[in-house]
Amino acid sequence: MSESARPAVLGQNQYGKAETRVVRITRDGAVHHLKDLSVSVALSGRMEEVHLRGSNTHVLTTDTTKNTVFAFAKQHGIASAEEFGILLARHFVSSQSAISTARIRIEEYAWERVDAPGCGTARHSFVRSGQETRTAQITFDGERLEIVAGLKGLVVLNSTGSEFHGYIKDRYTTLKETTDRVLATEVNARWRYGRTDADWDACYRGTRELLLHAFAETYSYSLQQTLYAMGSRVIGQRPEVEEIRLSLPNKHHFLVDLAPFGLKNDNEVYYVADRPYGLIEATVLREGAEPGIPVDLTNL
Ligand SMILES: O=c1[nH]c(=O)c2[nH]c(=O)[nH]c2[nH]1
Repeated sequence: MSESARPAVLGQNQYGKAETRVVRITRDGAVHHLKDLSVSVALSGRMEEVHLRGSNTHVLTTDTTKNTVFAFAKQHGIASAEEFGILLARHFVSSQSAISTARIRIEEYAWERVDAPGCGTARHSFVRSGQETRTAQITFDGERLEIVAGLKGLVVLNSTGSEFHGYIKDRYTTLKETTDRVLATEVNARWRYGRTDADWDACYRGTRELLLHAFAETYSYSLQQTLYAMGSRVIGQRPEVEEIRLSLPNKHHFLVDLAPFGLKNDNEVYYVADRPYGLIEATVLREGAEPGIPVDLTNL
């Protein structure tokens, strides 16, 4: 049989509504609480019929998956992104025999209260807080529940305590060695939990804090070393975390040459290049744990 005569077969497939933005307000008298999520549902299972023969018999529509997100927000509330994702994932797999796996990806945007003096007891004004986005991915295949939490867009900077030298110099190397540089990055992290119930908000806050503390406390000889210090701090201090993957763009701060103006630049004036940027990525695991977080975090 020639190559072109070998028939096509259907490979991995999934479908669902992406980026359903749901805001859930809970009213506790005059004090209101707000949760703001973007929920993406991806379902897979016996979907040969729809792809190969155009039969929609096994298709729970993407429109229905979107409606389910809204209905569950009303009926169950949103205790945490993880809790909400677990409910949805279990629902899709247990209610439809054709669906064997549900993957729910959630981004959460944080809001905090505006405590204006003139507002009295009516506590219903909020301001978007936190530059970073909290993320959660819940996957249920009918047996195993996998919970991967994370954050993205957490920008941090050390204005000293960072050196970079001793690297390979070949004929193309122009980078100058330094014993005092600015180290800045945007923390993008995913961590996989080894259990399926926990105080997810406390786990998130604790992990975020450890990442920040390790970044601040590590005297750095490279962003790679800082990354490992951050990841191993989490593995060392959060027993519920089995594995963490970090993707850290090096937000290069270059000293501006002020000599043409007759000025000395004593590590004071920098220009920040947004691209190209070094991209340092690694997984830190608990010894013996099987790696489960995909290498490429871009769309996670
Ligand atoms: O911390 C760093 N790691 C590198 O691998 C690298 N490469 C580079 O040009 N600058 C830096 N900084």
